[in-house]
Amino acid sequence: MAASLQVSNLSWSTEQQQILTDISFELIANSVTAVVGPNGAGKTSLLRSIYLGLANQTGQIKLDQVCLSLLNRQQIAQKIAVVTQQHDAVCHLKVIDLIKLGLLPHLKWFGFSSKNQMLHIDNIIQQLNLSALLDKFFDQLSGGEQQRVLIGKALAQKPRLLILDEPTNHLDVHFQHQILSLLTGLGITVLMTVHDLNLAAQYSDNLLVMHQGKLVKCGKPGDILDEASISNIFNLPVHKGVNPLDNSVHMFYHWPQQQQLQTHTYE
Ligand SMILES: Nc1ncnc2c1ncn2[C@@H]1O[C@H](COP(=O)(O)OP(=O)(O)OP(=O)(O)O)[C@@H](O)[C@H]1O
Repeated sequence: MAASLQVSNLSWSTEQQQILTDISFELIANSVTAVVGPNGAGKTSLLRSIYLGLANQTGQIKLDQVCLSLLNRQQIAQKIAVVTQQHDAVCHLKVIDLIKLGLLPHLKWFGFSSKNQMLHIDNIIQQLNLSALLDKFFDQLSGGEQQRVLIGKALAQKPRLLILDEPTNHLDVHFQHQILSLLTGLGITVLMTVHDLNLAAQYSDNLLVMHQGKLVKCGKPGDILDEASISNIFNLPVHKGVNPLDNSVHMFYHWPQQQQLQTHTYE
């Protein structure tokens, strides 16, 4: 199957610290991939290096065979849409106006949207079941509704790749599952960070496991989530089981009494 995103030998360091080290992977077109790993592993930095391009980063990133470093901001925005954690919860815009902002990278200088573009917006509204929210203000929505609207705005960009940083953050279990299930049904390539390994395993075709700025494992959740490596990476005893509802891999954790609140140290 065709690779959508190809990341080769990606590294990034600041003056003080090496943050990403020699990361290489490919995403198959229309697959859903979750980046997992402990706090500080470099998950957000990896996403940012793909959609922003960071100062001093080295390596190559190609989307649909085109090197992203050859594209300008608008061309990248026509191909990659991003939903970050820092969305503006105080944004006092009506939902419909916010979703239409996603069209910006495709608008001509005079700013009118075409009939086709309005049809595209209508389709997104149906797909994400947003009709009832259109006249509400974004800052008056629940966290789950806001996340759906932001995904709608991102889809309005007609991206080839949708990148999301912790899309389930601050959501209750209902909305966590709703959002992740929605992402699996979009038919575009999705790359997201997810803290909960079990949610990631349930809804992703592939996982990228990061640790200390390196990609330590990648592949299908059932293949790469093993007790020894996950226990080592998260410094916690782990038991691997199966979710009886959908047979996805399920990790069970146990905090050992003697460990108490010692500093989290990595090997
Ligand atoms: N702009 C930056 N300047 C300096 N250091 C940075 C910068 N961005 C990230 N870092 C450092 O890089 C490391 C990885 O951070 P990053 O946010 O990518 O990790 P993460 O896996 O997403 O963490 P978390 O799960 O806690 O969100 C951290 O030590 C962080 O302090």
